[in-house]
Amino acid sequence: MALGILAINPGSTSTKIAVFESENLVFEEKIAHSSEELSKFDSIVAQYPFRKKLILDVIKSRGYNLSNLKAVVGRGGLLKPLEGGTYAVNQRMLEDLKNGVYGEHASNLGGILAHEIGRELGIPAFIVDPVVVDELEPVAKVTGIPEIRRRSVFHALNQKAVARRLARNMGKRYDELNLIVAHLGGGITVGAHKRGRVVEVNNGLDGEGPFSPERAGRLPLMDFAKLVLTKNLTINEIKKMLAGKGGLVAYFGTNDAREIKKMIQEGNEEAKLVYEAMAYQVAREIGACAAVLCGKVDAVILTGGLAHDEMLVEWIKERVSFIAPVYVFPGEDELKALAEGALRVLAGEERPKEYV
Ligand SMILES: Nc1ncnc2c1ncn2[C@@H]1O[C@H](COP(=O)(O)OP(=O)(O)OP(=O)(O)O)[C@@H](O)[C@H]1O
Ligand SMILES: CCCC(=O)O
Repeated sequence: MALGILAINPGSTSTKIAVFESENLVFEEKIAHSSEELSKFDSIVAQYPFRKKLILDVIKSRGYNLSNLKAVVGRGGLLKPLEGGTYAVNQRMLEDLKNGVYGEHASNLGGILAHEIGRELGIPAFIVDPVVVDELEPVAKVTGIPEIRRRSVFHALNQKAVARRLARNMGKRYDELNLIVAHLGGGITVGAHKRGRVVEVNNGLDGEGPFSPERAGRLPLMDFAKLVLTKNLTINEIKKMLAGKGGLVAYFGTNDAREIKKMIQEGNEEAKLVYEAMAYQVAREIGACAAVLCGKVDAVILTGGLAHDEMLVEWIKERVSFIAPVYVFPGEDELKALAEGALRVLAGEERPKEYV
């Protein structure tokens, strides 16, 4: 009997959904959200009814019978640091996601949406490899201020899915390789995968690493502190400045890189400089990961929505090709990875982990 699975991936600029019957894709759809549309909501959790309606409308328009579904699986959000795997959505997890106890990110909606849709249909809800998968080595967590520790917040699901895909293509196991994976999406994270463990990665949410379509990235701290004081910013305004209203949105009012490309084609010099600076910062982060791996790098992978853009990819390649061969996997494998995680549990191959 085919097992119907609804996979939901709420990203910072889009909601992607897919229905699978066992491992076969029935349909997939990406709903893009403009920064203007999302700026109407005070918080990410407030976007829940809006995104839920869009998902159910898509399923209805596809004529898919909801009673075929056996599970709903969402991309997992900001929770306490966890090991990878498939987790059943439970009350404790829902509370942490809804209250933003560990921070706010679009993927928090993954567990909430999976739970609500699953509850209405009377079927289980799961999350897989949430953004807080933590495999950082102790040395990577230390900062120059004892009260501040670095934490692992990154595109764990897609980084691991594409790393495994490349390993398969190379006829190797993931844990035999040293890889650098740059996920270039609404947020950008660059991870050093040392024999199957992500031992270093920039926290894409809180002001580390490259700026991105909607993130501020790493900033000169003193200038940032002065800006916060001069503008008398609240913590919520600071959060939005760092994630949501930073990066390309701050410069050009859009999170859509295709619009920036259009500006560049029309001769906008500032757009070219800023877009190229984003590529420069990605290359710099890849270089840092190469140092973490002591220069022993089997491959560099560029993935995420921005990896569709050949100009951006070429700018990055120019600077990092000396490190290792560069492979490009545009978009992401997240929906399939989510469905596979749920299927492993439904098929009894794996027990769902409990969030405590
Ligand atoms: N063909 C393309 N050319 C250039 N840019 C593109 C293309 N397709 C998508 N993008 C850009 O990719 C970015 C979105 O990437 P992606 O879909 O991976 O992000 P997301 O899933 O919303 O967020 P995140 O990946 O951070 O969770 C947007 O800036 C979008 O404009
Ligand atoms: C929160 C981890 C992924 C991102 O930076 O968007």
